[in-house]
Formats: sequence, C-alpha cells, structure tokens
Amino acid sequence: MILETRHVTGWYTKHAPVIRQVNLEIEPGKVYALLGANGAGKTTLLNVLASIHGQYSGEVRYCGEKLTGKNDKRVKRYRYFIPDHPALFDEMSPLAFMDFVHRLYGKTVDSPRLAALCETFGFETFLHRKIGALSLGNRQKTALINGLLLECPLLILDEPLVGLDAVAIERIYGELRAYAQRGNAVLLSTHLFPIVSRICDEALILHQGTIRETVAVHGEEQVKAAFFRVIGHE
Ligand SMILES: Nc1ncnc2c1ncn2[C@@H]1O[C@H](COP(=O)(O)OP(=O)(O)OP(=O)(O)O)[C@@H](O)[C@H]1O
Repeated sequence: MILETRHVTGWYTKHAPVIRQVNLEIEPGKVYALLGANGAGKTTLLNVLASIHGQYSGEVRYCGEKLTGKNDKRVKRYRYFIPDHPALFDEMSPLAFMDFVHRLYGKTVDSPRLAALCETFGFETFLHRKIGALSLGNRQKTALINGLLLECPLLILDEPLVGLDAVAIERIYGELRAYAQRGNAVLLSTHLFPIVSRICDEALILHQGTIRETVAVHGEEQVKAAFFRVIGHE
C-alpha cells in the first residue's frame, strides 16, 4: 500500500472539523479521483495527506510509515503534491525551478526524460524563460512536468487541468496513466467527469467532509450517477 489513512479528521478551528473519519487505501498501479462539491473538503484532505496541513487526528501512513503531522520531511520520499495554484518562483526559469525542487528531494533532473516531456507538452521554448512571465497554462505545465520527472510513488494533484489547453489535456491523460502503470499511484481532485472516466480506476466521493462512497470507474455516466446520488442531486 502506498498510502493508508485511518480515521483522519481535519480542522481549521478546533471542534469544527471539515473532514471526518477518512479511511483511504491507495494502491500502486492505480489512478484515483477525489470528487466532491465546492467546500466538500477535497483541498483540505489533500493538504493533510501531503503533510502541509497539520491540524488533524488519526493516522496517515506512507508505505507503512506514520507521518508525525505538518512538514514531516519523510514525505518527500513518498509524494509530490501540486496544488491548484502551485507556488513557483517568479524570478526563476522552469529549468532552475525543477533543478531546485529535485535537489530538495535528493534527486537530479533526468535530462533525456525532461527533453521528452518538453516535447510532449510543447514546452521546449519556455524552459529558460522567467516563470513570472509565463501564462497560467505554462505555469501549470512547469509544475506538472516537474512532478512527472520526480516520479515519487504518489503524485497528488489538486485540479490538475486548470489552465491547460486541449492538446495538453490529452497528453496529461496519457502521462498520468503511464505514471501509474510504472507502479506508482496518482490521486487527483477534480470537478470534471471526463478525466475520471478516461484515466481513473477508482473515484472517492467526498461529501461534507466524509468519504461516502468509493466506486470502481466503468464510465462517465456511471460515475456521474454515483456522484449525484451521493450528494443528493439529480
Ligand atoms: N484556511 C481556511 N480557514 C478556515 N476554513 C477553511 C480554510 N480553507 C478551507 N476552509 C473551509 O473548509 C471547508 C472545506 O474547504 P476545501 O477548500 O477543503 O473544499 P474543496 O472541496 O476543496 O472545495 P472547492 O471544490 O471549492 O475547491 C470549507 O467549508 C472551507 O470554507
């Protein structure tokens, strides 16, 4: 098991939890979708799993190792997290940023793989520009390419398609599927059913802070129906 949680309850204000009793099992080889209405608690849960939000009770374990809370340095062995608005350094180039993050993770950039990913995402010409001058989509590509290159056992993505063009969306579908097939796992939050039906094996439906249902994905309509049934809408 790459990631396992037991009874995770998280809050911003004590006595007012926004996620409750979350039990998850993330296995290698699979892509998972985290679905939920606005305010369901998706970002909070992903932040807890990534060891960015420390106000929680219960257990978060990566490969059997229990996290101690916020900023547990050991998580770098296990996960890379791309938030919905990734914090990048505007003065750096994407290449310098990737190099910097790889060093934090005790790794070096795999140049041939970087070249291949740049070609996949049409990113070659942006690699040496200033991040601060990049478009929204190209900033997102910087974070995504970096995450794919780091190849941590778990890649966590909060709404990964924001800002991407149609070509990049098709390409990221392929890259994320391949990422899991290499023995890793992907956990992504989304509001978009096409990504779920195209690349996800399981959908975790979060409603009012609780995982109400975990469904094996067999198609867009099936996931949509499960989602609306859980959240109580047609
Ligand atoms: N920094 C914060 N301080 C206090 N409350 C917060 C904070 N961030 C989120 N919340 C609250 O926690 C709850 C869950 O929010 P969260 O952002 O995790 O939901 P979400 O499912 O990611 O929503 P969305 O789909 O809109 O991005 C909401 O009620 C929100 O108002």
